[in-house]
This record gives sequence, C-alpha cells and structure tokens, in this order.
Amino acid sequence: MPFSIREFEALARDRLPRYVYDFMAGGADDEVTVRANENAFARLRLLPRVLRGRPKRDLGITLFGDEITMPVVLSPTAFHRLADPEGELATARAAARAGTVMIASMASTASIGDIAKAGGADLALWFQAYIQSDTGITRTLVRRAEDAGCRALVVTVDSPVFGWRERDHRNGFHHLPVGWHCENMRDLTGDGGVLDIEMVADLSWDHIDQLVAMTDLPVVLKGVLHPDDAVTAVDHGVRGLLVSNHGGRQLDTAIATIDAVADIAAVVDVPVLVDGGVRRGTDVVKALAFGARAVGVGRPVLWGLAARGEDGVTEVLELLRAEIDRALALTGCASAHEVARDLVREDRC
Ligand SMILES: Cc1cc2nc3c(=O)[nH]c(=O)nc-3n(C[C@H](O)[C@H](O)[C@H](O)COP(=O)(O)O)c2cc1C
Ligand SMILES: CC(C)CC(=O)C(=O)O
Repeated sequence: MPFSIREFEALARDRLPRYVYDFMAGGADDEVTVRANENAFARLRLLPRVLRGRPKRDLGITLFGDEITMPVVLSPTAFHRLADPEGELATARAAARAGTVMIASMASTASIGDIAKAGGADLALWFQAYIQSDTGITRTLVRRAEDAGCRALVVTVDSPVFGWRERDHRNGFHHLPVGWHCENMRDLTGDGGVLDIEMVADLSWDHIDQLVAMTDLPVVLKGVLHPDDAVTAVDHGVRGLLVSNHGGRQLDTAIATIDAVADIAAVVDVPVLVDGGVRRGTDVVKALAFGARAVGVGRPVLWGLAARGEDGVTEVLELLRAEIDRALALTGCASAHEVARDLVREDRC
C-alpha cells in the first residue's frame, strides 16, 4: 500500500489514460495557483509545544449539527467514473466508512439519489451546485438534493466562466466518453435528455438570496477568497464558507488558499472550510491554526479512487487521519479544537 498521498498520485498516474490524469491534475493557464496551493503549506512552519501530557487525540468536529470523525471532508470533483467504474458510488461508500462528509459534485457521473443510496444512512452527504440561468432548473436540482437527504448545499461561485485548461485543449478532452453523463442533469426538461451544465456569467448576490430563500438547507459558498465577500455572504444568509480557488483550475495566479483563510475566519462567525493543496496531516493542522473548522480534499480522493477503487479512497482518508493524529500529538494538541494560531510561523529561512 502507498505510504503517502504523493505515492497514490504516482500510482494513479500510471493507471489512468493520459487525458484523464491531465484533466484531474491540471489547472488553468500556467498552473501557478495549482503549485502555489501546495507550496504555501510547505512555506509555513509549525512551532510545537511539548510536555502537555496528551495520551489520546480527538479528531472529531461538528458541522451543521453533524459530528464527523475528522476535520477533513471530500471536496466536490466531477466525473468519478473516469477514475473507477464504480465512480461516485465507491467514493460515497468510502466516505461513509470514514465517517466524514462527501460533497457530491453536480457534475457527478451518478445521480445524487444513487450516491445517497450507496453511502447509506451513515453518510453525511452535501450537494454542490452551479446556479443555472433558469431558476426552475436550479430549483429542481435543489429539490433532488433535499430528497436525497443532503445536509447542506454548496454553491460554487468562482466559475462565472470556465477556466482555460491547456492540458485539456491539448488532449482534445471536451466531453465525457460516449454513454456517460452528468446524471444530475437528466430529465430536467421533460424530454428525458441530459442538459449541459452552464457557467453563468451574470451571477450576483440576488441569485444567492433566491437560493437561500429556496431551501431550508444551510447554504455554503465555495470559492470565496476576499474577506469582504465573506462578510457579504453572511449578510445574505450564507451559513458556511469554503475558501477555495477551485484547485487552481479557474483564475490562475489567484492567492493560495491557506494564505486567504485566516483573514476570512477573522471576520465571520460561520464555519470556514478551506481546500486546495492539502496533502499531509500537517497541512490540516496549519489550516485549523488559521481558523478553519475543516479542510476539503479534491485530487487526493481521485488518486485513491484511480489507484485502488473504493479501498483506495478509504486508504487515502485513513492515511490523512493517521497523519493528523500524529501531527496533533507532535504539536502537543489533544484535539482539533485545541490547535491555536501560535502553532504556525511563516518560514524565515
Ligand atoms: C478533477 C476535478 C474536478 C473538479 N470538479 C469540481 C466540481 O464539479 N465542482 C466544484 O465546485 N469544484 C470542482 N473541483 C474543485 C474541487 O472542489 C476543489 O476545490 C479542489 O480540487 C481542491 O484542491 P485539491 O485538488 O488540491 O485538493 C474539481 C477539482 C478537480 C481536480
Ligand atoms: C467539468 C466541470 C463542471 C467540473 C470541473 O472540472 C471543475 O469544476 O474543475
């Protein structure tokens, strides 16, 4: 079994067709932000405490009333069938076994209802949506998420247009293989067809008001990086924030997310999550120190799924859990809640 997420990525790279690996690993333009997300974590250094007598660590946290077993959730990623024939169903089973949240992408290759069934009652399932220009379509998607038992709605707001992904253009990857579809987009128009997902350039806070009014589920905004937007979001009834630059796939040279999270956590009272470049338990501890309640992982889940299917996702999540536990022990913390801001210093080398 691989010993690190890095090794899972190498295994996945060997197993996947080139165009699939590139789609998953790649980002926008020069991929500056893809690299920056990881590099920014490495630049931060931990200042551990000693002799605090911590025989066991408690990794659990609460999100919207649900207890999860570690401060790591599965960020939404499209097209899991490209990684494994069982696709999102395998991912859901692994997330349920790990006792954490899966944020299912609107661009899943299984429907949200089928993902919920696969995960079973143990899965804390959230649904990620791109607001569509036709409010009726957005409403139907929200109802499907509610009917599937989703516990929160994540609205991605960093994609008014699609990022420029040169690897995909070079590989000619613009559509799913014949016969595979975004199953959440089926039967939305009455003719049994599958609609394309739209990126809507004129999205505004009015759309967020509409969405918040449409559902009792907590709405989480994904893709906020500016503290002023975070404050505005909460004013509009948003109940959580996922600080994200879409894994460097949208605006290249956008700020690394770990560099954005502290300023946001300082100005809002709602749970703040962060994703982008989390590859080690020490990264998670740094995010907690900056005020995040939890982190999201995108590509690591895909590497696990591509390398070893459902078991691979389980192994990736358990690797992270063990690494977080070890990082807490080595920094002198008994729980995720005890991680304090003064554990992290900027690298002075
Ligand atoms: C292959 C791939 C597909 C993605 N699909 C979606 C998506 O459908 N919706 C979304 O909001 N974010 C999507 N993302 C972004 C992730 O939710 C997340 O922000 C990002 O992957 C985090 O960075 P990491 O991969 O370094 O962990 C995708 C990312 C990847 C790598
Ligand atoms: C195909 C898109 C809807 C998903 C994706 O690749 C992304 O959001 O990065």
